[in-house]
Amino acid sequence: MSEVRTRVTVPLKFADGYTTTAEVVTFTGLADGREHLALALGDVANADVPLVRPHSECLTGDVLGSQRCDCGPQLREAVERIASVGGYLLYLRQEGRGIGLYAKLDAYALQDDGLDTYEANRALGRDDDERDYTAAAQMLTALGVGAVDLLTNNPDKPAQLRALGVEVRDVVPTGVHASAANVRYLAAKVAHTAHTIALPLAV
Ligand SMILES: Nc1nc2c(ncn2[C@@H]2O[C@H](COP(=O)(O)OP(=O)(O)OP(=O)(O)O)[C@@H](O)[C@H]2O)c(=O)[nH]1
Ligand SMILES: [Zn+2]
Repeated sequence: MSEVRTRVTVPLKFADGYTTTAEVVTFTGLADGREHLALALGDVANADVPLVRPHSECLTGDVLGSQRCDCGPQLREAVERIASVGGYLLYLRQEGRGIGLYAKLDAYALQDDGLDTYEANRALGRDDDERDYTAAAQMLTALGVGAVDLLTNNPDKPAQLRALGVEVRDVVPTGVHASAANVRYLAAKVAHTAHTIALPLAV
């Protein structure tokens, strides 16, 4: 069984000047043994159904500002949206859709030779998406959260969480963060895994 280990208050300031305060929560006993975090944002105690984003780690996008993907802008958007209504950002250590950072960068090199993001994974002998949300479900249970509104475009996230016993009331799409550098990647997500991203015709 998973339990909350520590809660610590962290003031956040983003590059664009937006500030908020997160209560960062750590856990014991998570299924995969990884150091996943929950960020409690806004007035979560009084939220009817908390807004929850399961955000998969992307060092290049979240930290370095890579424009090859949409992770950095999605993270920034999610923190503000959750803070405004109360909820949790689950920062899941599932770099590279579960294959790890070095393998993701190997996959980027293959994409530069013409493969799309999923073909590149398969060329490396990996699955399209190796993420498992058992730890995310455990974190919600440890936080005492039964029902959630889920902030994601990825239909696999509500499907897996529901199968794990989480009551997902609504699935709320994130904004579209398209650029010339990531539009091919976003198009592959829509085509291969039915992500609900309304892509503009040209960027
Ligand atoms: N293997 C691999 N992983 C990638 C690639 N680009 C981004 N990622 C990883 O993909 C994860 C984000 O997944 P996405 O498919 O962009 O989005 P999602 O989390 O499924 O869906 P949303 O909830 O809508 O954001 C992060 O862990 C990134 O590190 C890539 O080209 N190859
Ligand atoms: Zn990314």
